[in-house]
Amino acid sequence: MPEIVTPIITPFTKDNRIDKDKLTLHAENLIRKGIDKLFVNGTTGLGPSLSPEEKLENLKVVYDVTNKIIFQVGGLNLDDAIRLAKLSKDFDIVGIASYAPYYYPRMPERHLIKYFKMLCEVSPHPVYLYNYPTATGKDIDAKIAKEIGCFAGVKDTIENIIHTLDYKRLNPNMLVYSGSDMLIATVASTGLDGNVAAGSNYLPEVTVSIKKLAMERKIDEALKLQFLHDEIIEASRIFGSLSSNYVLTKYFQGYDLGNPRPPIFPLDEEEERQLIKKVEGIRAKLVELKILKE
Ligand SMILES: O=C(O)C(=O)C[C@@H](O)[C@H](O)COP(=O)(O)O
Repeated sequence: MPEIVTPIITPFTKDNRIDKDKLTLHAENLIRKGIDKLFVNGTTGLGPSLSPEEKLENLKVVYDVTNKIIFQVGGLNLDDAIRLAKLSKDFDIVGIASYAPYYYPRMPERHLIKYFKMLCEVSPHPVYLYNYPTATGKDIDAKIAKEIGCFAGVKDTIENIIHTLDYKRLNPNMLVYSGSDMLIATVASTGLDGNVAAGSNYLPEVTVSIKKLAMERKIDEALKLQFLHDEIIEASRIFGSLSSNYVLTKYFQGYDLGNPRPPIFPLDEEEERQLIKKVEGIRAKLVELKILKE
């Protein structure tokens, strides 16, 4: 059964600290609404902006709600990533994950392979590759993943389903998730293992329903919902999806997740008004379809 995994938003207070109470409330709501796992310290969680201590703090807070956690530890200091991987032994979680070392240009492939192999050597849990070429500038594709040879799974954020299917083709034992919200119906129809969907932060009901409809082979209904979801994703990107996620969660789920962490700035009042105006009609359709309550 393919899963919906939420790369959980990290709420911040006005003085830029992690808001533990808001994070707890959000994690509880997601699990209650049928989300299978939570991906902590991902892109949507503004992972690259978090210190190692903050990454661990996020894990502790979410762990008090569920142990269905993939704990992202990666960064540009491999010692920190290794330390976090080792510290995760105290938590009975699904696994750890890491994106590739970002920013540094023209890194030799052998160094990228070494980075992940060193993480695998120390990890007390299964290790998941988080592949996001647009964000990191590195494509740890299926062939390289096979050469690294120690991944339990991969989250492949790329809107190219062949690229993602290749992981399953070359590494049949790996769990393969798409990191794209726009491929939920597709993934559920292709035998892959699910989606890590940023939009499931604000619409867990919709993302879970798309998956279920596709699994029941109700493809027309699944695509109808998928396309409504896609419209919201597109609207969120106009204003910056990482900032818009906070506004959309408040709008669709009814609770405030505080602020993002600069340089991911909060939307201003006018941007927020325009975003809501773009999605309010979709919300009405979701209520009509009984996916959302009034
Ligand atoms: O936030 C994460 O850790 C995710 O997996 C989702 C992530 O791949 C990202 O939100 C995808 O956004 P785009 O499709 O690049 O707009």
